[in-house]
Amino acid sequence: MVFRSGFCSLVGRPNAGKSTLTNALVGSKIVITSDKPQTTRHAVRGIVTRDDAQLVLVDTPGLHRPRTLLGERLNDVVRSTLAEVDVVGFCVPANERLGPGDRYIAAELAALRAPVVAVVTKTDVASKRQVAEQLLAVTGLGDEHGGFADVVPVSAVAGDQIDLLAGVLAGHLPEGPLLYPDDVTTDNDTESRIAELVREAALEGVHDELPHSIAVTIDEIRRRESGLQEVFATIHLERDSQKGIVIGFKGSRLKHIGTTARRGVEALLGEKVHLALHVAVEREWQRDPKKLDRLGF
Ligand SMILES: Nc1nc2c(ncn2[C@@H]2O[C@H](COP(=O)(O)OP(=O)(O)OP(=O)(O)O)[C@@H](O)[C@H]2O)c(=O)[nH]1
Repeated sequence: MVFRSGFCSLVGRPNAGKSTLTNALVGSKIVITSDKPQTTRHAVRGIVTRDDAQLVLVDTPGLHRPRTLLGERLNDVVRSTLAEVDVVGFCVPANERLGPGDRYIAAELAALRAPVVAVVTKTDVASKRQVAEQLLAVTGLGDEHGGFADVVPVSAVAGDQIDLLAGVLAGHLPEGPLLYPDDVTTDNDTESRIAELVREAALEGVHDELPHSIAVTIDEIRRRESGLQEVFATIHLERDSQKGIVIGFKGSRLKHIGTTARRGVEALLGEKVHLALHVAVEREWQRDPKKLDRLGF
């Protein structure tokens, strides 16, 4: 039997379902998802190990036309990531018509050496007819750009065709050995996973521009003499007005964020954790190269 291994990147416009699909493929929660666009800031790797292949997934932020400096950096990250992967999964939701965003991405992908597998996502929220029409539309879009290697409909939420997709993606990898031990599902470091859990909790139920303005840094992780694990994190915002939203009446929302995030961190570390959150306003951090550097972008 031939064993294959290599890297795969899932791309698609914001909200296309990339993070959820990554989680479904990997089978454990490693990437934050949210119903707000552009919540994925870091390229997080998930690792799918099968009998016949090992697929290392690089989850990328939404590929979109740059608006702010942050947007430009995201696209740089996306482009340099894409140049290195062996196969690309281009995600398009089954329940939304193809738009300019999809066309823009399809045109970008045509320049890559890697084969592109089109993935029609969220089939559980589309009718059979909608799915069939989307498969045709996506195939047509591919034909305008030299053709997609495969077109696969999936539902990450219902778990439909996820295994099949993993097999299709793996089939496009070169022959090669295991790149990571077979019991590893992610090589993302603990610190950034904790930061993501805090950010995810802070984003919960927020209905405005806030998601684009939140970054989380981990200031310190230390063990008290009593043995209790302590984590100190800062939530960075862009404007004073956002502070009220995050902190809430008499600190109630911040407390809720802390409780939610702590549960996730405890599950991640497998022990009780004391999580201390601090909120800081960094004016216009998205547009300031120095601040972007400091926040790790
Ligand atoms: N019903 C259904 N919803 C889905 C499915 N996959 C994703 N979603 C939802 O679609 C929304 C966006 O999913 P994400 O996985 O965060 O999308 P993304 O492409 O990573 O988004 P960005 O990080 O903004 O680029 C979330 O509310 C998901 O719960 C699916 O298979 N079925």
